[in-house]
Amino acid sequence: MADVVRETSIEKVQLPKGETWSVHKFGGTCVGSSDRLRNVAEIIQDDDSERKLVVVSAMSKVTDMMYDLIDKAQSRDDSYIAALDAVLEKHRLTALDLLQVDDLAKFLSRLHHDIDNLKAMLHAIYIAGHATESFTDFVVGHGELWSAQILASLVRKNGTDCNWMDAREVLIVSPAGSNHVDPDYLESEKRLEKWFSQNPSRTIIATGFIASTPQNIPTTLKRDGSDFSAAIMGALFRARQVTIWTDVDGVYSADPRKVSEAVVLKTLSYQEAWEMSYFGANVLHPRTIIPVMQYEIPIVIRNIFNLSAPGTMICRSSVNELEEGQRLESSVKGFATIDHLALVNVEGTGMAGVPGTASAIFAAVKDVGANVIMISQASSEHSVCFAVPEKEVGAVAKALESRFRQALDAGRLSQVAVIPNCSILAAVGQKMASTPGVSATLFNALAKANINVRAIAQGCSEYNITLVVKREDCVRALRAVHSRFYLSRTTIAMGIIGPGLIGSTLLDQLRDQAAVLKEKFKIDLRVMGITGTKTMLLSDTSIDLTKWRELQKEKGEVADLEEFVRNVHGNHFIPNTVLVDCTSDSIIASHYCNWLRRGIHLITPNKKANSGPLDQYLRLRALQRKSYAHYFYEATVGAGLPIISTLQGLLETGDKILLIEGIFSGTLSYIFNNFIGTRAFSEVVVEAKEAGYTEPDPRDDLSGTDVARKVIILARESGLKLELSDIPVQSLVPELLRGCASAEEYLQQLPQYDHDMSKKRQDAEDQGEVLRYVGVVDVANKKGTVELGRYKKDHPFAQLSGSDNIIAFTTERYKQQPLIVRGPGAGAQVTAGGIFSDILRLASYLGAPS
Ligand SMILES: NC(=O)C1=CN([C@@H]2O[C@H](COP(=O)(O)OP(=O)(O)OC[C@H]3O[C@@H](n4cnc5c(N)ncnc54)[C@H](OP(=O)(O)O)[C@@H]3O)[C@@H](O)[C@H]2O)C=CC1
Ligand SMILES: N[C@@H](CC=O)C(=O)O
Ligand code: NA
Repeated sequence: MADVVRETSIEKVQLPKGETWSVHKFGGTCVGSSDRLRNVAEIIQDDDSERKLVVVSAMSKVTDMMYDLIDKAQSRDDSYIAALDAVLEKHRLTALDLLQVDDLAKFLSRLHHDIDNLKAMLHAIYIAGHATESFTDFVVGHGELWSAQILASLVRKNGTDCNWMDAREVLIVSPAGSNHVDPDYLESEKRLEKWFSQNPSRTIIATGFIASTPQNIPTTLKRDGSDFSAAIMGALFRARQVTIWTDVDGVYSADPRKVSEAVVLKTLSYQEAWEMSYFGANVLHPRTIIPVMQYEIPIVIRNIFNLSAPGTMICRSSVNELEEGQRLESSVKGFATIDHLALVNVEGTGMAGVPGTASAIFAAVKDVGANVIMISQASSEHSVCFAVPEKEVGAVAKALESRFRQALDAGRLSQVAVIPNCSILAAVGQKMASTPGVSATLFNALAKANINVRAIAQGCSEYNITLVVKREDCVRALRAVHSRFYLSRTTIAMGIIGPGLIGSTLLDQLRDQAAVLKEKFKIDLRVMGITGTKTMLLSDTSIDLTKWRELQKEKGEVADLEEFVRNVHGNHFIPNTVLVDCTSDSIIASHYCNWLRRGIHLITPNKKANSGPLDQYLRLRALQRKSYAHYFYEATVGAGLPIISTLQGLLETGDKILLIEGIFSGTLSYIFNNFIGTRAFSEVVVEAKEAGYTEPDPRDDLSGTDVARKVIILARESGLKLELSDIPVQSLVPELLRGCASAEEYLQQLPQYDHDMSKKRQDAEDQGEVLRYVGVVDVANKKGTVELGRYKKDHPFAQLSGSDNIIAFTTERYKQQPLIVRGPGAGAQVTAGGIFSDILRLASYLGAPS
């Protein structure tokens, strides 16, 4: 009985129902110690609902201890007495820790009284050597009686008006088969009204798990009983919400131990929760959902150890709601697996059109008590295939062989085959019912991961698609399908080739921006590999960019381009792959076609592919147009400046390019902007190199080759079919230094030629002119030139500073005044930034929100 009985106007109190009530359920771990009970009391007090009903389980392990008492007593093991003392001690110590004088005395007296009773009952069991079900139910239910009383006293101690409820006085249930009971709602409601009229409190702490039969015999609600108690109470009170407190953040889209990408679902419909729980997801047992479902009361699953997590709400329908971070079209809510299964395949021509075959098969299965988990039969009716737990398959096969002996001997049935080591993979989601293509996507993901499907079942409710796969493929299958539905389609596996000046700056920019991209634009960039000429660093998930340099030193392997690409692209769980070539190597460029053919996107600042042999270039561009793999190379001209995209924009919108001219070299721009008579030419060259403007070998800049490559790239982009050798180039590398073995040697010897360059500069200056290294694409005349020219000091080319590039497009539309792009055209940050914006362009082509 409740320990606080109100004297006032007992008979007049009506049971208030509806929105005012909020129901909470705390499982054993939530009330497993004094500290946890304090925490629970706080949560109850923090809920500002007008009325609260709190269902509690026994303190953790207590129910097991109680069952153990029965086992011991039944098997005449004296140690049940000591075990009962341990139960007493656990509750006594908790009460001493939490309760104060009067409440403590009252509770301890009740506890000792209960323990004495139990001792007597267990003694009777000990003598009889047997415990009836009702005896057992009576004994084990004490854990809830004690936890509810302790918690009620604690809440009251904290100043909240509160009664505890022995649910056996209220909840009436009838047995419904083994391990099931059916609540009697009418009778329970009547009793609840009576109980409430005697205990009209705003906060009630009720025992979970226990109830009474219609004959008032104590019983339990069986497995997951406390959740069921909470759901029934929620229904009886027509509560606004039932919160089930557990130790997980909610219901996950897949088992997070198997799928690291699994996310907590914000909402699930009752049906989805139902399906997920069947497949072993850590959700409520289906029967606990039924009571609240009829009144459309939401159930929220929350983590008591992580109050900041909002949990998962199970409610009427989540069909129209969009999950945050989930793809709009994501129609599958969750994936689950069941292991240790075997398939049984009964096959034969004699089955088709013979009524009763299925019934005979499943009758034989039933006779051996096996549980059929999935059934599939094609309409040709030549075979029936079903899954049973592996441990039951031997008996099932034997029963079928014996039942169909005659048909097997006569050849009407060809076989009863057992396929062991199977697992079920189920996809669950209410929206699947109305979304074409879900199963196509599912099977496509499995096919890509090279997983064979042994059997398939989908009911016409379409809430789940069940597949049978080989046991050893199961986790891989789960990950493959989960990533297909759950990873944003702009999740991109990246491989960075060449972590030199530009590559490493890009990696640092990616590191700094990754979180923003993921959060704001749903772009999830994962660097799966970084390779130089000697060392490569690989990862299965993604490299931690805050310490990629250290990791490269610690975990770097010998570089192997094929293996590198296989690692970055071979990951079946990430929908897209991009390789970013930050080398200046033509051998790397020679792989582009092959990579595009494999569906790998490419981004590069390396000019070698677009300025290399014409036939190779044309093949690459043709392949790019044919394939769905993208190839972006903005940083090959003008670094981060929008040169390529501007030109492509003009061409794609139908403008006609007449002339492109300008200063295309950041290095040469810097050199001639700063070679003003104050320093030697060679000194300024070294400055340009140190500033990161030059090519890995600065002779590529000084020779004019780098500018010629850019001229070729723009010329080809404009439709001219030119080779690099078609461009006359005026080299600034003295003849004798062209054969130097290294860039260092060249730079060392360069000062010998300073005088020649000083003279050129002075001659120009004497005429009021400056030296500028200029490239021209003369589209009208189908040619290109690269030369050192002299310009008047008021010419736009003379107005530049730093590493500025200036590029003027004269076109049909921009004929009077050219379209001019100007700004720093070399340097690590601007170049890496240009590559980065190509990566984001790729993401937006792949569907990232703008
Ligand atoms: N600097 C700038 O302003 C601009 C540069 N660019 C282009 O950016 C690219 C990179 O330049 P930058 O960073 O200065 O050059 P670096 O010399 O600093 O770096 C090149 C990187 O490429 C690696 N590498 C070379 N060959 C291979 C190969 N076969 N396999 C794997 N890795 C390889 C090198 O590895 P390892 O260290 O092992 O030798 C090194 O890490 C060049 O193509 C350049 O033209 C484009 C626009 C502007
Ligand atoms: N070395 C190049 C870098 C950009 O392409 C230059 O100086 O412009
Ligand atoms: Na550019």
